[in-house]
Amino acid sequence: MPKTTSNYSCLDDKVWPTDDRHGSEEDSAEYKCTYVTKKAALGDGHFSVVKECMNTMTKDRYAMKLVHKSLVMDKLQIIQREVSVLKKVSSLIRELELLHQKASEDRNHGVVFEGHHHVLQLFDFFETSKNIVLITQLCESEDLYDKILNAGHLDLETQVKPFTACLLSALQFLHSNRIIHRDLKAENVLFRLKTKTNMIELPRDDATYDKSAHDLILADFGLALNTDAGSREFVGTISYLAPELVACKNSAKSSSIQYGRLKPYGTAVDVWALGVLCYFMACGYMPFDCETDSETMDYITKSDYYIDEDMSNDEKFKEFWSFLDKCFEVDMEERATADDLSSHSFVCPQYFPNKSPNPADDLSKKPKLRVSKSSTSLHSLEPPSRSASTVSLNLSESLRLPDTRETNLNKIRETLRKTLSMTSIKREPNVLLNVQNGGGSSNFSRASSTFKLEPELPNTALMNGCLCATPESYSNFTTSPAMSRTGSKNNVQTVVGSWNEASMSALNSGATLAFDGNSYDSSRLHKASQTTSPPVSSSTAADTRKDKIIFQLGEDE
Ligand SMILES: Nc1ncnc2c1ncn2[C@@H]1O[C@H](COP(=O)(O)OP(=O)(O)OP(=O)(O)O)[C@@H](O)[C@H]1O
Repeated sequence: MPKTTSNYSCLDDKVWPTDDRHGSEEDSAEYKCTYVTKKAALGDGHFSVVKECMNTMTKDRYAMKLVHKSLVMDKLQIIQREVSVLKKVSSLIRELELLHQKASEDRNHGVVFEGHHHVLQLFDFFETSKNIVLITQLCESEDLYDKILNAGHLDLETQVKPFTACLLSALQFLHSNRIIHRDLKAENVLFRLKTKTNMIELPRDDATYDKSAHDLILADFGLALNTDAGSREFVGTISYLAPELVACKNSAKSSSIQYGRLKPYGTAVDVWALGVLCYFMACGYMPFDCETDSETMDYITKSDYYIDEDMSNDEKFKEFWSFLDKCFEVDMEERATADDLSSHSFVCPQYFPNKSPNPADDLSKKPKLRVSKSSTSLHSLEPPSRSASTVSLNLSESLRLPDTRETNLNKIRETLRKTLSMTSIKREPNVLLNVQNGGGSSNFSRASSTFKLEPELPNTALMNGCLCATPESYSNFTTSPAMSRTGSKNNVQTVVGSWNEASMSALNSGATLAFDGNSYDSSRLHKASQTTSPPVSSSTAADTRKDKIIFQLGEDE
């Protein structure tokens, strides 16, 4: 096996390897790295940038999420969780595919959206001195947020229903495996890019629904939690928060007695968020958004959402309102589960043919127009501003254009106002998973899905949790092979284990940290951003964001 001398390199498009499916270990050696990325970013979030990449050995295309360690600083726990949840999910997906493979012949195929097909899959991960790197399925640049905004709102029958059904199915899958997503929102719903490896024949050319539903992928597991015990952390995105999450607003500051009195929340928060998203798809604006966050949270607590009079009288929407009524139940214990909702007539039996509509769902009940008269501001009927992830898609462009920079920064600040700071996370014991890889390649295809899962990468083409010192480089291929070591197969613990309390506090104090012998000087980046940064708003989240902008400017230059 040839030795790769670096983990990844960034290439100009003109030298991008052709996707001819004739990759080999020699190609990998030629590029002297396991992955090559395109220069341009597909998108970016608070702590990360996502780029298209290609495995040099298999020539398969993926998304590479580069989480910058200097930006996560004391929040490494978030990335640890994301990696461990994604690793668990990917392993479960493989297991399910194998099980279904056996049962597939006897199945009666209607339009079924298999939940696990709609959850972002992790293929590989590794670490460099600067980044934690995740290799996942590649998705299109237009996400659900763009889809809604470009169209004004989505069509109830052909889009809202099938997209909701896909998401319900994904939630059923996650919740049955004790995973709470906690950040379900339009920006985190992506659409799989069709590649040679994942596409099969479309099952129904006469489909009466938007077939892109088959490509829908729930992404961004940055806030996901794998737990039975629930949580009291105040995290998420304001417009999508459930009342029980709003109740945790001051949890990080509360005394241990107050903290203990707070009811831990669970998977029901995702069902509430699904209701918000379903409403946003159908209306093009948000149900609870007001001028101020405190008013928005007040309306959420009362489940007081804006209802358009015409829509409330329209017969076509009666199942929609009834479905929302179930999602927007204030009491989390009374709220319908994803499983219950899959037998609601809004989506059943059309998208859940194995279930019967629940006769207890009251469709005759008209939604009450419940907007409180006492409110000082009206419900906002504007579409919400995009959360940080893609406001900054053109960030490096805007930084080169001084006149648009302030506008972009303001957009980002506005978004961050709506996107909660994650600083309220209380440290909880690490959730360490020792997940077995699912194993076995799956070239099985289901008549009910337009996709088969991409095959697993062969072990020789994986970084598999390696720790490599090489930062992103522009094809200089100079890194010594001695700088990387081979990771073990079940290596979530290897990565997690290197981020202990001591390393986190060392990072906080700006000390130089050794990651398995490779030193990482957190103070260097931090100081650089301090010296170049003009005064900014007092928000912690905005500061973090700004640090990122400045750092990217430095990198681009
Ligand atoms: N698999 C993918 N394929 C294509 N684009 C992607 C993929 N994953 C993420 N992106 C793009 O990158 C952006 C940021 O990704 P992601 O939301 O995972 O990052 P994040 O740092 O967790 O963001 P957040 O600000 O929500 O915390 C997304 O909004 C999307 O535009």
